[in-house]
Amino acid sequence: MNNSGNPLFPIFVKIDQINILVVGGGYVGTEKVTALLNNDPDAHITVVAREICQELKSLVANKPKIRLLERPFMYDDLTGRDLLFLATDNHELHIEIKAEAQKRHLLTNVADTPAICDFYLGSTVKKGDLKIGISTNGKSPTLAKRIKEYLNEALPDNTQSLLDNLKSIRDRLKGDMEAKIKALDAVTEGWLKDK
Ligand SMILES: C[C@@]1(CC(=O)O)C2=NC(=C\c3[nH]c(c(CCC(=O)O)c3CC(=O)O)Cc3[nH]c(c(CC(=O)O)c3CCC(=O)O)/C=C3\N/C(=C\2)[C@@H](CCC(=O)O)[C@]3(C)CC(=O)O)/[C@H]1CCC(=O)O
Ligand SMILES: NC(=O)c1ccc[n+]([C@@H]2O[C@H](COP(=O)([O-])OP(=O)(O)OC[C@H]3O[C@@H](n4cnc5c(N)ncnc54)[C@H](O)[C@@H]3O)[C@@H](O)[C@H]2O)c1
Repeated sequence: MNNSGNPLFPIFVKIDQINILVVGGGYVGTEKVTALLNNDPDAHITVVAREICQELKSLVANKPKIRLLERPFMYDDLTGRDLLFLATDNHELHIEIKAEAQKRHLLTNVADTPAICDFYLGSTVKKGDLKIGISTNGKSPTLAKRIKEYLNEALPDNTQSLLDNLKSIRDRLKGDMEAKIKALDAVTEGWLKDK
């Protein structure tokens, strides 16, 4: 196996089941909340910021699972959180909060400092239930965006109906795992070739 290159481990997180804190409610805070809500409108998010911009307020209006706290950050805000985004304009504050978050084993993304992030956001391609996460290991978000555009164009529009059909075939298939894999491999063999 080739172990060189990008060592980041991709996972797909159920963000309606965890408790997310975003510190900072300006441009970057809004971008992070937008990325979360684009994936799951039911995401459970608290934003704490000295000042919350109008765009973020409008974005989360009528969303009961989003709480906006317009006041300075307090260390107690970290209590009970599963995931943390730091998006203030205060680098020193980020360093201090990150140190405390680490003590609490709270995974953290720090907007202005990739080196101290525990995780990065990826570019995402979504066709119904299919989701592809793209990472360039922080080297070029712009290339990640271009690859997203390319895959969006390249993936057939019938991707969701294929997934629905495969799910019903999968539910009906009897036999051992090996036989199931063989049958499903056969059904999908020509998929992208037919596009
Ligand atoms: C996926 C996406 C999600 C999102 O952020 O929402 C994302 N950046 C996106 C876009 C984008 N970001 C930036 C530009 C301007 C052009 C450029 O710099 O290339 C563009 C392009 C554009 O907007 O066209 C600026 C930027 N970004 C980072 C730095 C800091 C640095 O590198 O030091 C700076 C400089 C800030 C400055 O100079 O002030 C760092 C990170 N950005 C990441 C993710 C993580 C690595 C992902 C990876 O491995 O590829 C990482 C490491 C941390 C993180 O934030 O998680 C989204 C993908 C596009 C899409 O899906 O459309
Ligand atoms: N704007 C960009 O395009 C961009 C891109 C990548 C990274 N960054 C970096 O991300 C960071 C945030 O940028 P931005 O454009 O979102 O800034 P911004 O000024 O729009 O927002 C900063 C937010 O932090 C809040 N804040 C500041 N101190 C606070 C405190 N003690 N407690 C709670 N909230 C506090 C402010 O009230 C505001 O909501 C900066 O470090 C910037 O360098 C910016």
